[in-house]
Amino acid sequence: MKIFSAKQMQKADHATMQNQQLTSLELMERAATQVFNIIHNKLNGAAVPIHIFCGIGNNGGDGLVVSRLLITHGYHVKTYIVNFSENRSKNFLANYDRLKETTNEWPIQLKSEEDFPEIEPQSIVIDAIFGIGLNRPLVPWVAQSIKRLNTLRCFTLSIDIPSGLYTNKVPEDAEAVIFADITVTFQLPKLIFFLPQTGNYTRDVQVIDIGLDRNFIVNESGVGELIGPYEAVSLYKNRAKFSHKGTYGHCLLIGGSYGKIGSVVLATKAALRTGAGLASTYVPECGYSILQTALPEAMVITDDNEDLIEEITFDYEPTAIGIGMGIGTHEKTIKAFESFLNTNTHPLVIDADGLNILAKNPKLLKKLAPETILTPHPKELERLIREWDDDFEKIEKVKSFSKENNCIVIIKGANSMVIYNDQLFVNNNGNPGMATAGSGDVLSGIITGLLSQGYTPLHAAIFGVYLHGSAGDLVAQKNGFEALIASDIIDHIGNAFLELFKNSKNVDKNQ
Ligand SMILES: NC(=O)C1=CN([C@@H]2O[C@H](COP(=O)(O)OP(=O)(O)OC[C@H]3O[C@@H](n4cnc5c(N)ncnc54)[C@H](OP(=O)(O)O)[C@@H]3O)[C@@H](O)[C@H]2O)[C@@H](O)CC1
Ligand SMILES: [K+]
Repeated sequence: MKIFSAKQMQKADHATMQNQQLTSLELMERAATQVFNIIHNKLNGAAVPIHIFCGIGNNGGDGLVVSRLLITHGYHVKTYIVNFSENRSKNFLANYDRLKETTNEWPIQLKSEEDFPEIEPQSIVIDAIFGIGLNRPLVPWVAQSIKRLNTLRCFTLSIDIPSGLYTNKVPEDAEAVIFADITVTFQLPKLIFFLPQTGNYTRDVQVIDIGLDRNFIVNESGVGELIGPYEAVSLYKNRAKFSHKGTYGHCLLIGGSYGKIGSVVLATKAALRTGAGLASTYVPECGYSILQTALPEAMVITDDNEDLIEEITFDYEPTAIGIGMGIGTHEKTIKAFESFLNTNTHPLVIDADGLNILAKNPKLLKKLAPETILTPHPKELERLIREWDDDFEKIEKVKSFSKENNCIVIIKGANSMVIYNDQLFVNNNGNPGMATAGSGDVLSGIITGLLSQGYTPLHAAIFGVYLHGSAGDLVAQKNGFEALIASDIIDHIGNAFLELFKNSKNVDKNQ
């Protein structure tokens, strides 16, 4: 599903009005009616007090429509106008009048902090103060009112986005943003829902189809793409009946050092579970028995050094290579890594200490095979690209880094992101249980396994991150978060593949 900027949402809005011969007031009615339907379906007529806070723009207009519809369906509603500007939108004013016609009373005006109303704790709050039109800092009394709303701890539904959030930068005051239990957002997800600094303002997001112009959406390239079951299944490559293990490649996992052989065992096992036809593992001598015992399906090549890798030599042409897990940063290993990069032309994934070596020796970046996949967690990323001011700058820096080095970067985290040149893909499956030792080694193994089967590097990165998160979610459904360990993720890769086809009916109408 595409992710649009605020400007692109406005353009989609205009294309829709033009092509469907709708007025903006009719589009607002359509969008807000869907929000009402969601609330009505959940509440089913319950006599719970509902407090709706509206701004003076179109987000406020949406709030007024929801208010009118709730009132005509017998709900107990109080409507407030957070009067932060005299510059009221046309559709706000039209719905303001319609609400008065329906209820015979004007909504309650809030003009300062003192006007903030009494609200019973069991109430529901609907937040329609600001939508995607916020473009400057909040005036102090509005910021204070938002903070007061947060202290109430009422169940809160935000319309389109939690008020106080910009769509393209982090808020000046992190507390002056609505903390929503759910955000009902129009047509397409917004990038802020997925970033570490802005994603915590809403517990849940529901994207509703308000019928915006399909052609416009298909033809406009968004600021990013959210990878869901539909996108993932479209990347899947079928296995042919008359195929053999050679069809699916012979990958090589290079890593491990004394005490860290487990990392490369996990990666190799994950590559095989993802469908690589054959897998070899390159380890120091001390890893030989461990690998042969832990993973009889793998072949093992050993370095002459007992405890660490000091020379990377192998006598076959791997279809894909994953390197770095548990490899350490010993000088001898750095040398071996450098001469490996000098000659390697195979599709490559670099993880863990491989990334740390690159960060310490940036000249090695020039030696990467085209479209090499780097899989840093935030700390490793910081070593590679240095500090960033906020999540938006981080994305821009990674895009430049990707362009400069012709590489694909996976920023690992709660919503892992895949960046290649100017393209951004957001993955939002996975769970906090996956923040556990070896989880990253498994991801590298999955991606190497996909590369080995002929997936393009970009597809392997996107699909790999999705499968990894999906397998982790399947474990968490059975065992919860705490007990989840990396081997469990490997054990559920098979189910993650099966799950793809259970979900394939889940078609994205915006495609
Ligand atoms: N296609 C769609 O997506 C659809 C969208 N719809 C809805 O429209 C919403 C966007 O509406 P919107 O453009 O009127 O902006 P909104 O967020 O209501 O803000 C109001 C105005 O406040 C102003 N302002 C900004 N910052 C300020 C500040 N700090 N302090 C004071 N004032 C400030 C600024 O105006 P300015 O003063 O800059 O002229 C801004 O315009 C969207 O989120 C969705 O709910 C649906 O109805 C239909 C389909
Ligand atoms: K809002």
